[in-house]
Amino acid sequence: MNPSSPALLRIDALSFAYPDQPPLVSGWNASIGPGVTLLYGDTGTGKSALLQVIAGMLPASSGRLAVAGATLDTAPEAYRRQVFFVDPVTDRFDQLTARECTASLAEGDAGFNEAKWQAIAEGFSLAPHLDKKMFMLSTGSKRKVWMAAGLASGRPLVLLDEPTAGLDMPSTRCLWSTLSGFDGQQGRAVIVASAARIDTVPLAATIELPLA
Ligand SMILES: Nc1ncnc2c1ncn2[C@@H]1O[C@H](COP(=O)(O)OP(=O)(O)OP(=O)(O)O)[C@@H](O)[C@H]1O
Repeated sequence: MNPSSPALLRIDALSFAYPDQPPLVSGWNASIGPGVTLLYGDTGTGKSALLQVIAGMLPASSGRLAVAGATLDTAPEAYRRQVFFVDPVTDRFDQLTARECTASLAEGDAGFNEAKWQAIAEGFSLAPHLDKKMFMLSTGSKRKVWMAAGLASGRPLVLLDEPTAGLDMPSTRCLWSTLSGFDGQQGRAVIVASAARIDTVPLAATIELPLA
């Protein structure tokens, strides 16, 4: 991380293991600053698990997480309000239309950028799907709905798990150009978990797994 950049996410002595499994991370310290950070690792190294721990959805075994001054263990609601994350296998939006799902993800997000969302929705060719219920959409289209909301989010920390999975080429280009716009934008950090290196977007940092 650039030493002059403020840390948006502070990770102190973080450990996590699934029950009866070796730790995926042990005593990990990191500071994530503005821009795009790549969480890079082969399949099974723990990218999805770590994103869920950072999102506050999966409890760490020990350690401390803080985003923009809100600490997960002492102020969990405030912490979660600072973070955008959608579990790629969730079915919790199934009965909402894509538009309602977006509104739900933007709730309480004063910095949500409607114009940016419109541009991304166009880049992702989402128009024909916006009034369909989420359960009717393909996996790829559902992911686009969540990702458009995340990329337009005003929350300080956005977590994207394998964002190119199931994405067509024009949408991938829209994703890369939107992520490139985070370069040098103070106050916003995006962590992209991927089993592939990214050379199309300026990266603030790369974290390589396995960490334990
Ligand atoms: N609920 C669970 N209980 C126990 N072990 C799990 C659970 N979910 C995942 N694992 C194991 O934890 C390890 C890390 O999984 P995780 O999905 O976080 O890796 P990943 O790097 O995201 O991999 P992929 O790119 O394949 O999604 C793997 O060995 C996986 O089999």
